[in-house]
Amino acid sequence: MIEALRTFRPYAARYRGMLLLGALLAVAEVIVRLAEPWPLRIVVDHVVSPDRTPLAGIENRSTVLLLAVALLLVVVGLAASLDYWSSRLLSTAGLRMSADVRGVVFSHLHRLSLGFHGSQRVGDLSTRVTSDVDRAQDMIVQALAVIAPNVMLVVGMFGVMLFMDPAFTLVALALTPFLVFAVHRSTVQLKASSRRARKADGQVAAAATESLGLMSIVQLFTLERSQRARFDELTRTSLDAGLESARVQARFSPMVDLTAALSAAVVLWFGAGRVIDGDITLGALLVFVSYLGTLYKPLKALSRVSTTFAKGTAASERVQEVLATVPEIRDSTGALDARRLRGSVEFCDVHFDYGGEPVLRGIDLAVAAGETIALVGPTGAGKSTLVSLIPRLVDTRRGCVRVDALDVRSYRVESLRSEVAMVLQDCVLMRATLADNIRVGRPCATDAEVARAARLALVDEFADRLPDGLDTMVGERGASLSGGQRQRVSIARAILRDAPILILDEPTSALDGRSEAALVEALSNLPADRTTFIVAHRLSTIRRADRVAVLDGGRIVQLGTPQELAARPGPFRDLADHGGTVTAGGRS
Ligand SMILES: Nc1ncnc2c1ncn2[C@@H]1O[C@H](COP(=O)(O)OP(=O)(O)OP(=O)(O)O)[C@@H](O)[C@H]1O
Repeated sequence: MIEALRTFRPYAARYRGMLLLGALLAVAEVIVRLAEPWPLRIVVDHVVSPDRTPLAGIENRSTVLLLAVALLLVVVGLAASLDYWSSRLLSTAGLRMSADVRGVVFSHLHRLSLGFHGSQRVGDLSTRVTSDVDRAQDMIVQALAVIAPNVMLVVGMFGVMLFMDPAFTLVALALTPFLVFAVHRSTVQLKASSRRARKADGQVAAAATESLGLMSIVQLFTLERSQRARFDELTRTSLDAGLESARVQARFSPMVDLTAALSAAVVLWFGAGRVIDGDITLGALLVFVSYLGTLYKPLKALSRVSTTFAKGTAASERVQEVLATVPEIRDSTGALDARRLRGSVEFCDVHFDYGGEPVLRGIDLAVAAGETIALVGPTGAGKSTLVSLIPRLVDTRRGCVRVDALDVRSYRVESLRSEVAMVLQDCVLMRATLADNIRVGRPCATDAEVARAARLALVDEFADRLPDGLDTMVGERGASLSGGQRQRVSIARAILRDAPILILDEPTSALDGRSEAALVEALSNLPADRTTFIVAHRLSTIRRADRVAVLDGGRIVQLGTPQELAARPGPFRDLADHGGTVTAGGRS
């Protein structure tokens, strides 16, 4: 738990004042609560007892009784309001801190590379940002608002009891070490089962996210039963871990009650004898018994929240795991601002792999600013990987990529990416209006600029037929649009970005022949000074390129103008001959 709290320590600094005041009020409450049994002692020893003595010289019983009742009301009222304010301040600080942590984890996930995200499951990561942070937050709130004051109360009462009668206190609390040991053992078991439960919960969330995202495949291939069976299996693991926690937790309360009852029996046994012997007054015994009862209350509260703690610790370990992952792609010290680049790009002996077989094996290619270069080659040749090195979606393993003669790693990542417009193979849209989806390209663009980009990318061709035009809402991940329509929105985005480097990764693969021709025409209307990389299979898309690089097996196997390559035998010539798709000598 301490380790978990340490994770949140840096975020506590902002709320130091609130935490300090909350803790001070909690201490004040403890001090006031220590006085709670004393009115009873006054009533017993100075009002009702046959051998009563005057209280501070006051003989009149009614006055003493009135004073005792007034004292009780003041003590209880004061303790209640101190309790209210300390709980409120400490809970507010805990909740705000966890909201901050959630934001930090969310941003941190955005900084981690595509390689990291490729190796993780979306559902599991979203569980870490949502319910894991919630569980950790529950733990912090409980630690601050419940545990800290209760621990202070225990220490305070123990101190007063020792002061009143040290030997009697030790007898009364003789069983406490056994209780602490039993609670500790159960907490260790709880922590282990909570860890398993959190892991299983992450897997359940991941399975649900994946399955819901693949609805068309599930229904088309009638995978409903197998998906349900897999889901049930994961749910069972989570259920088993949850049941084990419940079993351990159910032991807590009876354990505390039993220890408390045994201790009370011991106190009554010895206490009654001491009152009869005249060693202590009846009032003092009552204060003792009352303290003892109250002393076990915080221990009970502690055992009750140990489930929250076990779950919170397991959850905060998962949050910490994310925060401890160092972003692979980050700004180097003294990184430059990539502003107003001209757009020349150079690949120097570039090697890359995703952790297995090499994907790029020594690429050398210099592309001048303003040049349009087409990348063609068979599936899996490494074309998309090569272009994703430019905006540093991935980094080279060996060799370097230079933009405007400087290594891409010497620019600030964000500024470098703002100089690159990229149409990805997989056109992902957000749940927002068409216009807002286009505006992603340049958030500060005016409506007129968005409309112009939509016109150039032929978005208006279909948007005009929609009830709200560009203000029509798009379903999650663009589900309400066709593949070709999504591709056009994605191209409009890139046009709006107006960056010196434009990367089009199979921008027209989902378009029909007529739309493709119109789009290629539209793209050629863009200012000619931008450097354009176009990954394509269709000859019609690459005909306008200044040069073509043919990739195969992670190497450039042909390089030249479309005319030069068409004049030589090889994969490019095959395409020209067949008038189809450039593949490894294939055709469409
Ligand atoms: N995120 C990834 N993790 C692991 N391997 C990957 C990843 N992305 C691509 N690969 C592998 O890298 C190789 C090159 O992929 P890449 O997408 O660059 O090829 P491509 O030439 O663009 O193919 P296509 O024409 O089919 O789009 C492939 O063998 C692919 O399996």
